[in-house]
Amino acid sequence: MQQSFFNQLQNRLENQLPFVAYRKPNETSVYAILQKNDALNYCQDFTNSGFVFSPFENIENAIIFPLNQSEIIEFKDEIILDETEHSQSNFNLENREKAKQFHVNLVENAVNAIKNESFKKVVVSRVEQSPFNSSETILLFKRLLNNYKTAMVYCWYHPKVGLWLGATPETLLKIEGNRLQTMSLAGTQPYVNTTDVTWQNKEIEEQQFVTDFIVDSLKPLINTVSTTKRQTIKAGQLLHLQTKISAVFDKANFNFKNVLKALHPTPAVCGLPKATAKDFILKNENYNREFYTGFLGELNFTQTKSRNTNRKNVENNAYQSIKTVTNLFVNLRCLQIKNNQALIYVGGGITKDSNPEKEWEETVAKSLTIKSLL
Ligand SMILES: C=C(O[C@@H]1C=C(C(=O)O)C=C[C@H]1O)C(=O)O
Repeated sequence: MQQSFFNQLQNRLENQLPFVAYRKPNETSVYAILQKNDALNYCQDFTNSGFVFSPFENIENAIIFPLNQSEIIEFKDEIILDETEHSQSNFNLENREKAKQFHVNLVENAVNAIKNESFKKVVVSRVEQSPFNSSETILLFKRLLNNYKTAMVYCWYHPKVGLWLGATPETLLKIEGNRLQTMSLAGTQPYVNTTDVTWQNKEIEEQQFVTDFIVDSLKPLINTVSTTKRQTIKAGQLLHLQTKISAVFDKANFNFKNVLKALHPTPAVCGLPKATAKDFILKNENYNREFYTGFLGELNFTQTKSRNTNRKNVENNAYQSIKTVTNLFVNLRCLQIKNNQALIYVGGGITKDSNPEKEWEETVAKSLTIKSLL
């Protein structure tokens, strides 16, 4: 069963056919959406059903694998790796000093721009390269599934676009019927045996910027927005601060694309104010983020739920409800595979109190989420 599911993915890579395979956080099923042709479809008004993959910069270029042009397959069991399949962790550490110098400089420039009051927060990032045998892509996907059960783990491929994998801890938006949920995620420290940790003001403030931005952006579009208490969550070997945000909306006045435009990119991956921070990123990072810090996931899926799962009789059908469900995630802790190279993308939020050396270390720690499995 495991063999046949993953072999199908392998075949699609070899035959250059588009697909995405993914497992949502804390779920057991891995789904694969196999597009039946190699057309490149865009989301346009976001009213269609399918799997979305959007770049950071422009959601008009968000790609969709439409459900009505795809076959869906499912794999339900535990992912088992045999001894030879575990990571040898042989990634290279060349050019470290040069990359570090560039990043430290970038952070210093960001802190200066913040002190000159150009903006309050900006997320700066970089890309690291490591040789990678692309025939091991599906094996890497299995390792990600095996290691990161609480993340959205995916492998996305389109012959006209590229090959991406990741294990992201961040939800952009979840919509079930008329209920919307999102989260504010920011602040990072290494996980050392406990989630009971103290956070510095820098991290608390940085995460609060994200929460306030999300709440303020949703308010004009949705009546009531509520937030939970800030908590510490574990993602791989890292801890982050998280606040859950939820809202109930009136379906008649709801425009999903407007909500998406208001939220993306959040200050968790861009900055505040959004436009100035984005401008700084585009001018000062020396590479193209492409799909890193974009978003991905299920758009307008149909979910059938029985209200009482204990009932075994046929009557039960009367209690079924059908809902439209959207589950989008921010594309973090991800890599692109290109010409037998792994391109690993990492970044972090900068505020007036950021220390450039520490920010570099934070990106190194984040890169290990992926690099420790190469
Ligand atoms: C930008 C990244 O992560 C984001 C930035 C964080 C931070 O600045 O502390 C924490 C979680 C994410 O919202 C990344 O992983 O590349």
